[in-house]
Amino acid sequence: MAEEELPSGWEKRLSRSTGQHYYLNVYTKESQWDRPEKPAEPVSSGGPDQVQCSHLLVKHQNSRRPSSWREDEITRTKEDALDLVKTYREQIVSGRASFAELAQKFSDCSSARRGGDLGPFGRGAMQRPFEQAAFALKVGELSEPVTTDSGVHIILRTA
Ligand SMILES: O=C(CCc1ccccc1)N[C@H](Cc1nc2ccccc2[nH]1)C(=O)O
Repeated sequence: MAEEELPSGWEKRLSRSTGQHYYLNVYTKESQWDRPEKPAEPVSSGGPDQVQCSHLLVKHQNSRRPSSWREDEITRTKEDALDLVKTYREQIVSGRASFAELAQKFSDCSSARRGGDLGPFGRGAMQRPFEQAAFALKVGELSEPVTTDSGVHIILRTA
């Protein structure tokens, strides 16, 4: 009797150790003893390899490096840094100011001179909270305030 066809995305294999047949999901490479009843789904790619973002960073007294091109010694508190970032975000969202203009004037990162542009980067390049926020953004989207050891950021994904 012709054996019923396997659902797509599966292969039937023979286990050398037990002599039993098992089934291999060709996408996830997972295997199972039971005969699959549904097609295996191609795993959706985990998002882009790289993103391009601009950011506006406001440092504070507990920042990893409490100094920048703007101020030799940054003494504001983390709370004040967060308040500042929120006012900048509001000015951008309301259209009263552009992201690049405020980043150029107020960001405590050397990228300020390029309107906050960091260029394209992949995973593993930036501090994890920054990376997580950046890779969660759609192109053109502006993050909520993000805290890293450097200070408080807002992130605009540009590509
Ligand atoms: O690390 C840098 C340079 C970042 C950069 C990357 C690519 C192009 C231009 C600048 N500047 C730090 C401030 C800082 N901390 C960050 C953490 C995450 C992303 C950007 C950051 N910028 C500092 O100045 O203390």
